[in-house]
Amino acid sequence: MTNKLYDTSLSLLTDLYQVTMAYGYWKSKTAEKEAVFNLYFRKNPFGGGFTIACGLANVIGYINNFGISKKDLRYLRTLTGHDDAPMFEEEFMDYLANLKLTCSIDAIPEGTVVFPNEPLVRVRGPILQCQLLETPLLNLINFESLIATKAARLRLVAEKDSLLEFGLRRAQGFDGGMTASRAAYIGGCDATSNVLAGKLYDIPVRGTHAHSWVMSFDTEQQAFDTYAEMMPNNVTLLVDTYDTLQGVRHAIETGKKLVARGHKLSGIRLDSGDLAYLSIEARKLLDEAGFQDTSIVASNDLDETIINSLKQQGAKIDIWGVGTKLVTAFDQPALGGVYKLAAFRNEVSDRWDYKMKLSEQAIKISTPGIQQVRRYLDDRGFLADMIFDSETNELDQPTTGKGTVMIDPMDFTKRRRFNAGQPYENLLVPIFQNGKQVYVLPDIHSVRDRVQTQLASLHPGVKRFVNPHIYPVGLEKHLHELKTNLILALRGESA
Ligand SMILES: Nc1ncnc2c1ncn2[C@@H]1O[C@H](COP(=O)(O)OP(=O)(O)OP(=O)(O)O)[C@@H](O)[C@H]1O
Ligand SMILES: O=P(O)(O)OC[C@H]1O[C@H](OP(=O)(O)OP(=O)(O)O)[C@H](O)[C@@H]1O
Ligand SMILES: O=C(O)c1cccnc1
Repeated sequence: MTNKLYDTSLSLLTDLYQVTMAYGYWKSKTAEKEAVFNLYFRKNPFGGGFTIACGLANVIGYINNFGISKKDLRYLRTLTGHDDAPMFEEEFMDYLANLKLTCSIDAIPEGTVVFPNEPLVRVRGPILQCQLLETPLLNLINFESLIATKAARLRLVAEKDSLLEFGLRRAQGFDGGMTASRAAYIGGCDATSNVLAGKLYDIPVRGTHAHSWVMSFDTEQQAFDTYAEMMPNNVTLLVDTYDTLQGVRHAIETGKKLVARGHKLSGIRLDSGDLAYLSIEARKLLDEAGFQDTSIVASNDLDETIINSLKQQGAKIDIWGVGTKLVTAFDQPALGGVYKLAAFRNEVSDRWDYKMKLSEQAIKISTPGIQQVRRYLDDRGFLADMIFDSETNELDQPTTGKGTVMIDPMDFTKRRRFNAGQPYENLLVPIFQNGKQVYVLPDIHSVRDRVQTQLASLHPGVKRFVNPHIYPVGLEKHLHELKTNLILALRGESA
């Protein structure tokens, strides 16, 4: 999908250090060694209790279109070191020219509610290839998951009201605007003002008109009447160019003419001032004039906090237009997703060497393993998520009757036991096997529906905005032990 926007190879859309490391792996003859990387984030955005996974469709498009072109190689040949000699030797250029991705990728489907430390994407394959994918995967998953989460929060406060995404003009460049429109729709918006997103992603498009339309006429009444004459089946009038309540009266006059012609006044839009007061007054004027079905749209730097407040003030707003603060994720402009090496094939023993990064900060210590996430549930919803290593235990085998113990990674004394019969779902599903796509992408509308069914299975406390309840995510006992032993070994202590 991202590829649809650009008439160029995106294979160099990575950090230089990925290419220099790739060169290093190739030159030291370790390029083909099998590795496993996990992509995960450490903290839910916006101080919230959940995140919506998004961006996988673009990852799939990126990988399917991967291929280093002649023009890419021509550019790489121009790169030099401090001695002005070429950075990469010609034989490496030949290697890159013939490089085909053969990785196996498992991921959590878009629209799933996810939590810190869970692998959203797991990449397994030749280390050189895994490495080249790090930056584009993070770029795609971090941003779209952030925006889908923002939209999901807006949807929670907007409840059954319509939610329109108006952000393109304030977005971070063309691609930021496009991916934001897609993720905002998935997260819960009903439509976008972004016409290209409508065309490419099959998102409904909606809109009203700008102040410039009104300003281009001698009077507001003329502006409204002309707009209604031209498009009688789609009339939502922006009433705040001069005096908002006077604007509503003008819109009502236009509405009467529309009704006389067998049409209706779909809506009015408020874009400034006290939106609670003005919407209540506008509603009264519209109702008194018989326009009970005319919707009130509001915009102007809205976000979930303001919408919540406006609702509590009794604002009579039916449709919320949200731009800047949605598509720029204004209060937290990045999700800090990371991509960490978690296992490396030992060529002598042909077994996995488990890998992890240490840190003084516990939150930054990575977890080793070929990770899978098991979500335990009951008829009321999700209970807890357990991360386990899918290769070193029998959890993936048919239930053995033993049950499982999950350990809180921040406090090993906190444990939960799940009986063997406890229903669960494994969240990561195969996306690519040896470079071949095996996953059938759901359409964007079912991904959007998935977000809502997922949120419905989440305890209300986890969805609370202020000090949300922390959803339990833990490590399966064997993985916890493996991690503990590895930390001790790396610190030079024995278990
Ligand atoms: N009743 C309300 N309660 C809480 N926030 C509100 C209310 N009405 C409007 N807002 C929000 O307050 C913020 C600032 O509104 P302000 O009145 O300064 O904007 P404005 O009327 O558009 O000003 P300007 O005319 O300078 O553009 C906006 O984010 C707007 O959505
Ligand atoms: O406030 P946001 O959440 O970012 O929503 C988008 C904003 O973009 C438009 O304003 P702008 O002043 O750009 O143009 P206009 O003349 O159409 O109001 C619109 O009126 C909204 O206020
Ligand atoms: O259609 C609208 O009302 C609209 C579109 C983009 C930005 N603000 C408003």
